[in-house]
Order: sequence, then structure tokens, then C-alpha cells
Amino acid sequence: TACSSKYVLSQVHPMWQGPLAVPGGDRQSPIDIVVRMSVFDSELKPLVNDYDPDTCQQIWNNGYSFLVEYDDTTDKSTLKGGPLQDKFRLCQFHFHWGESNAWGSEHTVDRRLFPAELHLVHWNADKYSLFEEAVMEDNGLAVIGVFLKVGKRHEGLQKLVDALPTIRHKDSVVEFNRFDPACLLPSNTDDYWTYHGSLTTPPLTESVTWIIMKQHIEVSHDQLAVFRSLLFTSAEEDVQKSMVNNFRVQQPLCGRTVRSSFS
Ligand SMILES: NS(=O)(=O)c1c(F)c(F)c(S(=O)(=O)CCO)c(N[C@H]2CCc3ccccc32)c1F
Ligand SMILES: [Zn+2]
Repeated sequence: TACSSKYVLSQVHPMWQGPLAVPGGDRQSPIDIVVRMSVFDSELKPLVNDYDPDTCQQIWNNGYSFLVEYDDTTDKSTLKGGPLQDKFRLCQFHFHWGESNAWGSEHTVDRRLFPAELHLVHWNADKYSLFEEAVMEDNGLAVIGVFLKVGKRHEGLQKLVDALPTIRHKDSVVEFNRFDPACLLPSNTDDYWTYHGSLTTPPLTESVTWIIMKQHIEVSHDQLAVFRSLLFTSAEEDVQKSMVNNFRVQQPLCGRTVRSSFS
């Protein structure tokens, strides 16, 4: 199976041409979370996030997603608790979405797809001094995943949506301040699934403790439509491509256990 071979050829992905061999490859992400196979772990604590909106720096289109970047040179925006032993610093958040509301998320729950998924990327500042170091280490990263559903308008998201037309093309960046990412978290952050996996974009390193929220957030159809108005391509390119379906195909579980913080 794909798990046994030393190299896992990840499927061709819109972001990079041709299959990409990933060394090791038995802890890849994303995955389908099979609820009845997840194991309740009473040792799992509530998440403790302490984000400082003043550390928000910029929002940019990197040709794969749009990301909001935070100043991670101090311990101002941190995550601890949950399955984590150390204190992690928020470095950025980004989203994955589809061309239609029928799909777009990277993870699924009992094969259920969501139109989009938010990822808040943190790195272990107790053990490492730079994100780039932590990316290579087993316990280096922690990514919170939140599913988005189409429903009522998300007031907190609107400030971000209003900035997207200014970064339509790849490599465009605009200053973005005072955005509190906590407003994008669901009201209940005590119920989550957690497993060990990887980044879902290069370098695909198996350094991520994934923390997937059980409760989704709601955004309006129009807000999601603005995500789809972004472009993969830079202003110079003559063929413009809509930024949609920027998710990786699902990877084999390879015997991993997904734990739940709730029974
Ligand atoms: N789904 S995910 O959480 O695995 C994930 C992404 F899906 C994604 F798109 C990005 S990125 O920065 O937009 C593109 C870089 O590969 C990152 N960025 C990470 C990976 C590499 C890197 C380097 C510096 C800062 C952030 C990141 C990411 F962690
Ligand atoms: Zn992501």
C-alpha cells in the first residue's frame, strides 16, 4: 500500500506539476476523520489561545492561498494546552476552498466535505527559535483547522473579505492591522480531534500536530464568493486563473490514531 513504500507519490496537485515523492510519507495530511474510529482521550486539555491583534502585519496572495501574517518574533500571540506540551507562536493563517460550495476543505469528517477550511499555523517557540527550524521537527508545528459552512454572514471575517480585492493577483501584499484571529474560532474550542500529520503544501514535512475543531463557523455565500475572486496568477500573466480548489488530495492514515477531546 501507499503506506509501506518508502516514498509516497502524492497525487498531482494544481499547485505544483507532476507527482511529488515525499520521503517517509506515513504521516501525511490531510485525512478523512472517521468519527467512530477516533479514540476519546481524557488527558486532552482545553486549548488556550492568547492572540494579540496588534501582532497582525499583512495579508498577501502567495499564488496558492491568501495568508494573514503575524509578528512571531515575540510570545505575543500564542497557543498552548490541548494536545500540546509546549507553547506555540502564531505565524499565519490561511484558507482552502473549492470552486463550488460542494467541496473545498482539506480534512473531512466521515467523508463529509465542507466548502472551505481555515488553518492557523503555529510553531514551537519553546523548542526552536525560528519557524524554518520548527518546520523540520516532529513537534515543530501546530495547526488549528476550522471548517467553514455557508450560512449567515461572519461579521469578523468581513474586514478580511474587504481587503481581498486589493490582493487579487499573486505576490500582491497589503498592510493589515489589528485583526484578532480568535474571532474566526468557533464558540466551542474544547471539542476537537487531534492527530500527527504534515504540512499540506511544500515542504510537506511531517512536523504538524493537527487540531481540528468539531464545531464549524458560518460564512455567507457572498463572502466565500470573494475568496473565489482571487487569482493564482500574477498581474503580468496573460492567462488569469481563479484561485479555487487550492486543497491537497487526502492521504492514507497508515495506522495512525485520531484522538478526540470529547466522548
Ligand atoms: N495547510 S498548511 O497549514 O500545511 C499550509 C498551507 F496550506 C499553505 F498554503 C502554506 S503557505 O505559506 O501559504 C504556502 C507555503 O508552502 C503554509 N505555510 C507554511 C508551510 C511552509 C511555510 C514557510 C514559512 C511560513 C509558513 C509556512 C502551510 F503551513
Ligand atoms: Zn492549510
